[in-house]
Amino acid sequence: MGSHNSPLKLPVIDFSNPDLKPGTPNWDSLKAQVRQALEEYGCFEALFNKVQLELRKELLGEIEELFDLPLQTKLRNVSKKPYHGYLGQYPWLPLYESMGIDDANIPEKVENVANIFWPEGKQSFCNTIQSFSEQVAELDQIIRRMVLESLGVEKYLNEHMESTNYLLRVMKYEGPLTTDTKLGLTAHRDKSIVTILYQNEVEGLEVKTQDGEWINFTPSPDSFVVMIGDSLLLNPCNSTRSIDFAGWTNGRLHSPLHRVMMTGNKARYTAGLFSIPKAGYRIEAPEELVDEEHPLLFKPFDHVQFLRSTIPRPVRKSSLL
Ligand SMILES: O=C(O)CCC(=O)C(=O)O
Ligand SMILES: [Fe+2]
Repeated sequence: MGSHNSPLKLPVIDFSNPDLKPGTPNWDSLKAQVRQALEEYGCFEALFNKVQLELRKELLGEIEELFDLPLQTKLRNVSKKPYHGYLGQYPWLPLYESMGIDDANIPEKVENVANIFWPEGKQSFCNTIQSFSEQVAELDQIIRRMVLESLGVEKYLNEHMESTNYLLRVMKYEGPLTTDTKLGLTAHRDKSIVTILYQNEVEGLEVKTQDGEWINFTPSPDSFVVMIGDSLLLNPCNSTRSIDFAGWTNGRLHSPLHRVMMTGNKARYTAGLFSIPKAGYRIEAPEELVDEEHPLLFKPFDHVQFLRSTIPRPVRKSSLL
């Protein structure tokens, strides 16, 4: 792309209009912006003030308290699904720790997880996690609806929505206590359908453009980051790239490589709501999206099996998954 006078920035899309409804001019204008941003960057900054600032602040407070628990307690966050339980204590990723809450939009599921950490219960954690997840899930559904409409395959909308559930992953990256930049999270593509991130004020997220340049994301209390999932890792379908939303759209959308780089003293806290295909659901591009110009790129695949196949050997050996 050559030289830039101003630093690269993610596109910003404003979903704050309380009357946003399918079929309205505002909806159609946002739909065009979403499609363009996802084709070009696979990612954008979303403003969505339906999730009140107070709730966003409470969420960050609850996450901080969760990570302050003793390691032995945090290790009780286990899951049969890879990448859904406690992750951390990796020698090659010393700043990173994360935990997962499956079905975080469903009150009973959140309570079950809270009871693992606090056997006496913790209502503020349950209420905050569940309300935040439920409200951010609305944004996930708006975006997925806009994508399907813009591809002309909205007839699959119900099947598409019903075939997924939500995982809330919370992340902590310690400040490295240096002015050098240290790796917080290795560059990767997400394996979700859509990922929506919310974070505290500490910078660190970087998203790679298709031209190979890294965009440093500058967070604000109002910004969410939306990106779509794909993966370049080992793939049961034997193709060089796959999957999920980029897979489902048969390669029409781009899923971005991203990483976290840390500097300074402050810890970075993030919450990511991931919409993911239910276990056993086979992901297959709709026939409408396969034509001469877009031959079928991906064989149908099962998401959980795919996740298993992507676990790097050192992680598998560490028995944290
Ligand atoms: O912490 C972040 O902002 C990014 C986290 C991330 O990329 C992930 O969990 O997949
Ligand atoms: Fe990610």
